[in-house]
Amino acid sequence: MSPSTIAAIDLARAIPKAELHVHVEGTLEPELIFQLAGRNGVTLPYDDVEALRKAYAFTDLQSFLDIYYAGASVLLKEQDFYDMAMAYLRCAHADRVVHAEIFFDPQTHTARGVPMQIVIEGLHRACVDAGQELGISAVLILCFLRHLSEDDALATLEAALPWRDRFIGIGLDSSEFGHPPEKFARVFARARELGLRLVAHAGEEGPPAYIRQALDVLQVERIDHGVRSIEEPALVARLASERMPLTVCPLSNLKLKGVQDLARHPLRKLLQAGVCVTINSDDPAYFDGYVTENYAQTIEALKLTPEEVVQIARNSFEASFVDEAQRQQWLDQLQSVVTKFEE
Ligand SMILES: Nc1ncnc2[nH]cnc12
Ligand SMILES: [Zn+2]
Repeated sequence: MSPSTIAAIDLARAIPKAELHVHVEGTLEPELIFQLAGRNGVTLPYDDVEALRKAYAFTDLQSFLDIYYAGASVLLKEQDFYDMAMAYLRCAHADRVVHAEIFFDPQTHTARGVPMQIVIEGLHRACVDAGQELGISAVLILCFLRHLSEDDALATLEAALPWRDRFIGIGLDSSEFGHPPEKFARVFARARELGLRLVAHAGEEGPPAYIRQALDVLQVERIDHGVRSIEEPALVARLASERMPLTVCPLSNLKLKGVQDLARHPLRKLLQAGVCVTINSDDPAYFDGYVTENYAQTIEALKLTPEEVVQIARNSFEASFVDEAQRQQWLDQLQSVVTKFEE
């Protein structure tokens, strides 16, 4: 490794950053899955942690989602949701994440008979406690499963409204092919009326047209993934001129075969084109790496410079849904760490 790459990785470990694309159900480590299964009397189709980990050999997004939904079946009680979120927040804190905007998939749980209240209160309590114990800031974004109907999403949003103050926005995730953003136009319009922040997965596996739909029909404020924008130079130029953030998840793209090799990941090209690119972990328990590992492997593969690493971390605060004063405070902290490194 070159001295510049080593310096960039050291810097990535040390600087404060925001994580804007992490599914809390994707932070469930195999050890915790087995612990919760034991506690709740759930039988898993795997003998032990090692057998479960062996099953994490994905060929595409759907092959991952099948295992991810099976893993979430151990979550039944409020304490389960709390323990999962708290475990993630401890890892994020160790990675110098000072602010996390965390996705959760209520339909995965309500469809199994788990009440909405149990899901939201467990996750919210973890966000509050982690704030007090670790000083990390954490907020929730409610995601709709796009393989289900828009009517199901509308009913889910209404069912969550008694806890409207417990989440800051909505997102769209799950199987992308065949479920274009425009399928969810009404539920995003309703969320916009409610003053919720709007994000959507687009251009992970799906075509660049899905990214354009997310922007024009759903009017999202960030695109989750968005890596297939690289196929349309005019779309990349638009993302750059609008400073539309992309929450990129390099290890996820590698493990789900969106890219064959991290060295061929479009992240650096997007950054050089002026796009507000951020680095995130997506489902760290399944893709072998929390956010700093995503930074480190991307830095090494793409030979990112220390300046580019700082730009990506700055972007994470620019793209976050925090108020201006808080954003400036974290940007100042980031700058002071960078200054120390330069000394
Ligand atoms: N990478 C991903 N894409 C779509 N939906 C998801 N849910 C959890 N991880 C996801
Ligand atoms: Zn995702």
